[in-house]
Amino acid sequence: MDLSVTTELTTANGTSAFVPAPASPYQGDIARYWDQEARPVNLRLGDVDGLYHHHYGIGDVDHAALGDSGDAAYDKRLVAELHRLESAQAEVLLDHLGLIGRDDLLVDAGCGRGGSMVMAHQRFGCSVEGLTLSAKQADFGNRRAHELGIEDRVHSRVCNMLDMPFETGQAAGSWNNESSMYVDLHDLFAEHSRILGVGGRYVTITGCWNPRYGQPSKWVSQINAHFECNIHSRREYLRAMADNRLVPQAVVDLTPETLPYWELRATSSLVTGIEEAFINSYKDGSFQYVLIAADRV
Ligand SMILES: C[S@@+](CC[C@H](N)C(=O)[O-])C[C@H]1O[C@@H](n2cnc3c(N)ncnc32)[C@H](O)[C@@H]1O
Ligand SMILES: CC(C)=CCC/C(C)=C/COP(=O)(O)OP(=O)(O)O
Ligand SMILES: [Mg+2]
Repeated sequence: MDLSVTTELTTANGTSAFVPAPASPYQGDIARYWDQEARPVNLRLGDVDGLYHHHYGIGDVDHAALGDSGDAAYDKRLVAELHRLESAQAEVLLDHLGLIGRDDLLVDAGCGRGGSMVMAHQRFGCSVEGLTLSAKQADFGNRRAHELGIEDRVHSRVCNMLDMPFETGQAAGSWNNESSMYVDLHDLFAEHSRILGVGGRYVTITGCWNPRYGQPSKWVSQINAHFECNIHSRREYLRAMADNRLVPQAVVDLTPETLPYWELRATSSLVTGIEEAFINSYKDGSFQYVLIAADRV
């Protein structure tokens, strides 16, 4: 396979665009996976307010807002509640970026459909550049930015996050929101460390297997197979950061805060079949939902 060429693609508005060929056969598989993804649990939640996420939720369920499961509008309220918890997750990630000015650049590595990027721009007024392997996702994110009139400040592109198109030290902050399980962590953190200015902030929210459990549990293996990803251990994150001038300022175990989201989701009509693996692995201690915020030193 020739890995150096570009591939021609027809975009949503009918124009032709060239996207880089995948850096590896695996990345080609992941690009295809996200190009084909259209799960109602993601699209219906995004339709609530136009912020489309591909990550999970945190926080307590608002039972007063959810109300009684008996009435006709319950399904709509349930969708809105799951979406609120997913947006709350992104707010917590943004809380850990520190002080970001209007002239700063933020980088969303593995940006999905771009919901977190819009939230970051709305909060800080800064520019946000997103990278995804999926041309469909980049196109979707750019269309949303255009609809919101922020296309000059919020931009997605098809690009490998291990080889980012930014100058050394150009970014004030960067993050991976549930996207680091698709890459080698040493390669990933070396690249974040390169694009971040000294004093810049890196944040990740991720699922990782717990070294205290021993090895990845059957539930973790099931999640890997479901998403074609390779979940790393908590120890690997901390070691790869330390090796790449990223010094943790906060390590937060969000596992107790994500369980209510999963337990609510498991009762909904939008289940995808992976709920049991998340709930069981969080409960048996083999898997953790973790935020790590690190300073580039
Ligand atoms: C689970 S989604 C998370 C999307 C987004 N961060 C969010 O919170 O909604 C994983 C994303 O990682 C991206 N991804 C995986 N490997 C990548 C790579 N090597 N370079 C760039 N993006 C990658 C996928 O294209 C996808 O957009
Ligand atoms: C925490 C871990 C291990 C995450 C794996 C990466 C992933 C696929 C996240 C959610 O995407 P999604 O929002 O498209 O998934 P779903 O359709 O299940 O909501
Ligand atoms: Mg989802």
